[in-house]
Amino acid sequence: MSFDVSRKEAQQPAPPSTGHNGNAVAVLPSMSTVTANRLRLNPNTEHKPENYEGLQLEFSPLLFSSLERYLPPPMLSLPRDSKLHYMRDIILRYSPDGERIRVQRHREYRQKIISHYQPLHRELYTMHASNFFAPSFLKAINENKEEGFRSIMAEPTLGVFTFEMFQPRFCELLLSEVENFEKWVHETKFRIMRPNTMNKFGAVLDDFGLETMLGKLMEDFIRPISKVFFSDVGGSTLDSHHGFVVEYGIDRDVELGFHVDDSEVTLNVCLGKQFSGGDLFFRGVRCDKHVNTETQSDEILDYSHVPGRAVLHRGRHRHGARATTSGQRFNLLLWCRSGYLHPWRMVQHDTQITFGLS
Ligand SMILES: O=C(O)CCC(=O)C(=O)O
Ligand SMILES: [Fe+2]
Repeated sequence: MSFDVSRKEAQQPAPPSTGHNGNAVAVLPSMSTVTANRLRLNPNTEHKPENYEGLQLEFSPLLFSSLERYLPPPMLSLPRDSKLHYMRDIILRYSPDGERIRVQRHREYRQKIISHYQPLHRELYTMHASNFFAPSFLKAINENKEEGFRSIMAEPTLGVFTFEMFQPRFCELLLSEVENFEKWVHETKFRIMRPNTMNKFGAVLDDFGLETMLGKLMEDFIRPISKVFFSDVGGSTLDSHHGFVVEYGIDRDVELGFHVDDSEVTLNVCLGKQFSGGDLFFRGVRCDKHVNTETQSDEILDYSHVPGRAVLHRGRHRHGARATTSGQRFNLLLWCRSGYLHPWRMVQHDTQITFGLS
């Protein structure tokens, strides 16, 4: 069997010179060569960085926390402002102007949506765990033990976990919110950006106000599980996300080619509605170099989506979705990322989901 695995990426405008995840490695050598006297080559993993949240910064606060570990040792004890100044200087020096402009534009784009779009179900915009989640899931999270996680999960192939996650009512509300958002987009002719490079339909939930709730979902519910099952790929340090809904059907996207995600860990939950087809298929994990190699028989999994049920897997686990042959299928996707593992990607992270305003 031959493969052609794509990398599924968050949609972005014409490639910036730093690209994003795929090119992150290319960025690093020039950074470390040119700035050899200004940053350490390897991070000081014992150092506990400052919190840069809540400051007016052009770049993610997490980038500063990650980068702090690369500061020359004498700098670590300086006041936060001094370190911030120093790091900002480095980032600005090496981040092309276009990149910063894109970050700024994306911020404006989101702001524009959030200030005009009227949410339909406000209760979705803050985390209400007992209203959102299945009791079995909540119990396992509260206990926070591997046995508890295992007791609610199936692992039909190594590294792919499935479990009941959302209450039916939550799925209905989220679907209705997405439909309301799309109605607004249609009526106002607002040009939205689709979730990524492989979908023509769907919506980025983070762009219309759900970013905080989804951040909490990742931190308090997905990270504890990922810490146990995906620590090899940064599961315990997940600190940013890209949250979106995909839509499949005859008049929507029909299928999704074989690909890997731009995430460390991916949460994929079916929200409904009624549909046939649309199976998710998995074909094992590979590194970048071997992404197109043969599948072993024990790596083959075909999974049928069930509304409310989650699938959790490494972003690098090769997968795709078969044609949805009738009805409509909506799935919530949360691509969870670890800036700690990829500090330089954080410069680009915002830009992955940036596009020019119409
Ligand atoms: O449609 C699906 O269930 C797969 C979605 C997916 O893999 C993705 O959006 O990255
Ligand atoms: Fe995917």
